[in-house]
Amino acid sequence: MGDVYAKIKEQLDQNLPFVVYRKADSMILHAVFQENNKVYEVEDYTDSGFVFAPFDNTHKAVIIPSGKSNYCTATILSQTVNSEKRTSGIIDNTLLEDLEAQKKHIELVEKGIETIQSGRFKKVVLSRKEEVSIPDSFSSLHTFKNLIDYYPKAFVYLWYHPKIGTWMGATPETLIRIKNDNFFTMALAGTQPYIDTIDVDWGAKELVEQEMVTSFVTNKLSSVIKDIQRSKTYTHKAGTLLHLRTDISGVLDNENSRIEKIIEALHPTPAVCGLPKDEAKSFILATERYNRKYYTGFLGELNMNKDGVIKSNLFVNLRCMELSNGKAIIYVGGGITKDSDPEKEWEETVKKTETMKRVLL
Ligand SMILES: C=C(O[C@H]1C=CC=C(C(=O)O)[C@@H]1O)C(=O)O
Repeated sequence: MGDVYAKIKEQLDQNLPFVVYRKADSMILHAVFQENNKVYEVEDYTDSGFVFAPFDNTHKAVIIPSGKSNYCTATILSQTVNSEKRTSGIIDNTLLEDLEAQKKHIELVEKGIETIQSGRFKKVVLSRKEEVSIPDSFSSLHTFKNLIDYYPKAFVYLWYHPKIGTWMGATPETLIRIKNDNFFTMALAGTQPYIDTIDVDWGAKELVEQEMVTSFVTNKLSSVIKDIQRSKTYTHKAGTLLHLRTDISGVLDNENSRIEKIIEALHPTPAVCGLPKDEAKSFILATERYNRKYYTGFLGELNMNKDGVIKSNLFVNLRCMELSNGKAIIYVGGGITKDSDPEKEWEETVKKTETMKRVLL
């Protein structure tokens, strides 16, 4: 594994793009090192490589192409199993809360609720960014190792492109998993803090919000995937938070199941955008007043050949941060419905910032 980290340092010194990642419940570290510093854009989704796509699907995704990179893996030896059990009280958020940011976010949520009441859409996911200063001694690699250690059940990554920036995160949400003809996705929504147990009750707001995501995903997939099955909805632990989750699986349907069509159908899902999708998206772009960039976009392996099998493993870019000019820019949001309480929605975003703040210490 030391070799992979040495290679990452080399790649950083030479300002060359790379991504290093670890999937949920895995002890394998994957790394893709681009040979040059070009920005490759995804033309159509038949490309092979590691894709990094923005929220705004009118902008192109970038890719570290398989044909222009070296791929390697290593076994993780140092991971502390069950480290997700660590308490969440490491950061006293009350000290860090910014009153101005709070006011702005509450106003944004109130606007969202009013617009839902006017009938324009049923759900919208509203977000904000929070900047945290990082010391000169900050090491992205060290922080990535913390992510690995803290979030064994997340897809954890560090992505770097000298012409775009540095991003890292620990996302609980799979967008698309394809292996041979088998397809998998999930509907994830609704949030409450994890306090020692996953045996919790959920309120009507969260149950309705999550069901909206499940119905959207299953309806959208019905034209591109065969034999769709959905699991029971259950509680999923993601670091210091709990979410409601439904697993959705099916079988690819040849021509109809081109990955581009599936992505077009799903991204951005109501777990990060809203319902109906186009109305919610235009509200977000007009009202949030900041650029989400790659937050709530997606990332991961696209048509990558692994042991003779072509696989795609794409994740929604949540619980993430961008590293820029001595700052960590943390991106957080939450689903708003007619039953949302603006104060609680603010608190939820504060709680979500913890996922990244814990590893910055
Ligand atoms: C938009 C985010 O989370 C989504 C995923 C799970 C639960 C969510 C919620 O409860 O609102 C959001 O839909 C975020 O973490 O920034």
